[in-house]
Amino acid sequence: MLVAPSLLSADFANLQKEVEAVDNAGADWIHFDVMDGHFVPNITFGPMVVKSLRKYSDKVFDVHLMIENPEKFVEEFANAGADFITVHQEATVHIHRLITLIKSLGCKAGVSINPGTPVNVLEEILPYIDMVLIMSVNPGFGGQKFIETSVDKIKKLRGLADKAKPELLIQVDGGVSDKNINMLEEAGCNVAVAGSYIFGSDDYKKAIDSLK
Ligand SMILES: O=C(CO)[C@H](O)[C@H](O)COP(=O)(O)O
Ligand SMILES: [Fe+2]
Repeated sequence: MLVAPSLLSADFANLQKEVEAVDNAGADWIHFDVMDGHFVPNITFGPMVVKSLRKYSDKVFDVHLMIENPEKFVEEFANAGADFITVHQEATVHIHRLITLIKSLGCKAGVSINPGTPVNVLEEILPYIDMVLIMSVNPGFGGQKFIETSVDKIKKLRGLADKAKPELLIQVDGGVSDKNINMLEEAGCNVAVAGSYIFGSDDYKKAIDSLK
């Protein structure tokens, strides 16, 4: 299981220190939650913050865009040093075009779906993408309760991916902790995003290790 601490729950006054701390604690990826106050009811940060932090870690920078009009901004995030750019299926009517743009910028492409969106909408796009992000809370905030039906969605997606794209990464985001990680792994998830569980603990290494 790859572990991606979500900076949403980090101390925003000390982001450099927080990135270095989770990097040293064994994080595989660093997860950036970009929110615009339109697609989700919260605002976080943009490409300048990603770019500023790029020099403090060589880990995979995993950018989760929860914004309207993502096509306008992917180039800036690619230039800022994003390795993965994940966009929401619900945020665009031209997902294939957007994925093609992300790949042309030299990034890996992910597509995310909200808890109310069925996995079947992804079937035709799977061959073109590197990762699917299953939201296991409604996007916008850290520290929410894990939505149990997400486990079945992961199983269903793993079944689709086995046929269309066996190497597809399945990422789960929202309410992930040591209480549900085994269940998520059994369902077919291979990247766990965790914000409050890691940054809310007093030992980042112990928290990350418990998810691995
Ligand atoms: O995308 C997100 C919210 O929209 C975050 O990545 C997610 O909520 C992580 O926080 P936590 O682990 O505390 O639930
Ligand atoms: Fe996220």
